[in-house]
Amino acid sequence: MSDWVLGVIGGSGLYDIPGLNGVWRAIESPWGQASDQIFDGELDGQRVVFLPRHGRGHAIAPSDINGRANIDVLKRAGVTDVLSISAVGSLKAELPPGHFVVVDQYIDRTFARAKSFFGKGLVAHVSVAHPTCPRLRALAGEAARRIGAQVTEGGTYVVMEGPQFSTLAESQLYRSWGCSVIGMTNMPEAKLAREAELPYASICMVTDYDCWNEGHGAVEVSAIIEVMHANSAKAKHLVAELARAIKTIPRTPSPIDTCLDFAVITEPEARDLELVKKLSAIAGRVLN
Ligand SMILES: CSC[C@H]1O[C@H](OP(=O)(O)O)[C@H](O)[C@@H]1O
Ligand SMILES: Nc1ncnc2[nH]cnc12
Repeated sequence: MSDWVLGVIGGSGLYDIPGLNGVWRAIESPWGQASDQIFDGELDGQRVVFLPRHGRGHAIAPSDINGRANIDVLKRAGVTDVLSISAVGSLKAELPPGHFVVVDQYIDRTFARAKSFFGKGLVAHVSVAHPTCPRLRALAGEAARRIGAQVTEGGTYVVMEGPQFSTLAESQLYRSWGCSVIGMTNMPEAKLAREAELPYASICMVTDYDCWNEGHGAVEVSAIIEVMHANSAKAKHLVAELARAIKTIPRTPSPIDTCLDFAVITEPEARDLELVKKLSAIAGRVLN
């Protein structure tokens, strides 16, 4: 049996993975309600755990996603690595709708979300200088190429609070910063995955040109849904391809697996025991 357990967080348009044999099951989390049950399944002998980010039926808005519970339930399910699949707006002419981008960096402009598992009574600081896992990125990029997607490896995803789309001035500002794509969901998800010692990568499917491109109208959900429908089959195919690939290679340790080793700064006697308990799945490795 493979030593990888691939967690897949499906974004807009991705609420199931056909061909994944398994069951929906609820996992309780001390961090509250996850977006949905997890679908715990197997694809050609590779375990894959799927979680729809906005819930089945897409009833959860970006600011209301409980990122801590989502990452906690994936960790409790035994996931070793997390692949996010997201719809994004393009901030570059050379990244047209339909294109896939394996982002490697983020600018986090969100402000109304719980961003850490740690806090009063248990303070920890992890590095997110490199917020995505190079190994998982490379595997995801390779899988995207193998299924025939147009894919760009690398790029910065600016994460906005939403739910409204950007103003023209904002869109132009993000372009001047050199950002490649824009979305509302990958933060704090990527930071929380790092705190949970889970390597994280994100495949972004371009659905629109946001509002900066004069040759295209400003983004609307109807246009996003249209592109998403065309893309979601590809995304599902990509997950199957990735599962097939990781099954054949041993999962060697990643430095991300142990990134909490030097992150906790609160002395044992000053720790809030309730918070320590809450952190059992996320940080039990270094707290017990
Ligand atoms: C339905 S368009 C806007 C919505 O789609 C993206 O979410 P996800 O990353 O889960 O695909 C975007 O960030 C917005 O939340
Ligand atoms: N233009 C856009 N802005 C923010 N989130 C998006 N998701 C898809 N397109 C988007």
